[in-house]
Amino acid sequence: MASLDISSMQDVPENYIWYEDMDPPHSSANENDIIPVIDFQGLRRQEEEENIIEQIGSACKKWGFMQIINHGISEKLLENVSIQGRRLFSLPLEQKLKAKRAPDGVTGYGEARISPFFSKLMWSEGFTCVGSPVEDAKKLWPEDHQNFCEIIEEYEHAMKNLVKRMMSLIGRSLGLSTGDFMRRCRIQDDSYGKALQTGALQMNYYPPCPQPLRTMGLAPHTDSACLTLLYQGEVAGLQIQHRGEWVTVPVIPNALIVNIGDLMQILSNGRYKSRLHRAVANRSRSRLSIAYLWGPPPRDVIMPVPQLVDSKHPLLYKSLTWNEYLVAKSLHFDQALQLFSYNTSFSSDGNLSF
Ligand SMILES: C=C1C[C@]23C[C@H]1CC[C@H]2[C@@]12CCC[C@@](C)(C(=O)O1)[C@H]2[C@@H]3C(=O)O
Ligand SMILES: O=C(O)CCC(=O)C(=O)O
Ligand SMILES: [Fe+2]
Repeated sequence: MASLDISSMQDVPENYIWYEDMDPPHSSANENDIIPVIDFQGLRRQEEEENIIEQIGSACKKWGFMQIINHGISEKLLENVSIQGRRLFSLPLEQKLKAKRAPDGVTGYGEARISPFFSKLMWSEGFTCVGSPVEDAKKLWPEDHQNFCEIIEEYEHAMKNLVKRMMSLIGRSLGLSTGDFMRRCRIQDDSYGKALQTGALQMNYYPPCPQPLRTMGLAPHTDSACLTLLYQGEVAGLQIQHRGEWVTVPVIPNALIVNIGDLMQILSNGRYKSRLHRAVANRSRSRLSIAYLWGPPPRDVIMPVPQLVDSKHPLLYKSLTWNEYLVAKSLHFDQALQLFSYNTSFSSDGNLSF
């Protein structure tokens, strides 16, 4: 755990320098090759639904990423959750460390979980919630955590509903009926209330950085879950690896970025792939991003959807649970997906059983 307070640094220490030259490949997309923006307004009209599903399918295939607008999440809620996030990260470091994530834990405050796989430190801090954040919030604000908790829970609930809508559209883009696909992905119906929370809310904070082109906000990774909904606020910084280049995702006010995670790559039998992405810091502005990573109940067994396996598309992945996958990811990082793949000869070191 980096106990240095990067927010107050005037210079960048050596162990935060990732690039020596000032001109790393931060290129932008070709004008005709931009990350798809999909307007959900059209979903109100039946005759446009098929067209939108097609756009979603092609975005998932080509990019594994898209931005959605008019998605129904209010501007007010996006603003409120950002305010609470900024309120959290502006606490003094020693206060934030009271809610420090345990080495084997999921929730709480800390440096990026993927840090152990890199020799340099990242220019960011994070905070993770699963369901009610009350335990951690009490440590941060012993007297005053209610507001934070209410807004986080409202946001998680809204995200979960949007994930459901999104998953049903993604299923249809794969030619699958909604009900069947939802069962395969183990999306719970909410008839018994908010019940099971199987998503994680990750807030990432990138303080202004004197040398943004030499540092790394969040190192290249793919998301492990099925689907991620990301709000990047008003400051750009997310970059996607696309055709060998890093492409910056432009800021569109109130848009949400949707991306395919590793589990969706498995469920779709490789039709849709999780893509590498990273985040860079900004010289003059701090940046807050809020990701909701949705996956199935952690112990439920999932597998490639049988309708997507045929003679032209052989079965690519083994059955697994999200729990097993997260363990594999924490041990093997970018090799984890290969461990569950049939068509590679990557050999396990014996830490995992199949
Ligand atoms: C349920 C999850 C998924 C986690 C781990 C755990 C909670 C937080 C997620 C993230 C969020 C930030 C990027 C990432 C790469 C990270 O470092 O923590 C994610 C990771 C993963 O997608 O593997
Ligand atoms: O800050 C960003 O834009 C990226 C965050 C991210 O990739 C994540 O939380 O998984
Ligand atoms: Fe990510």
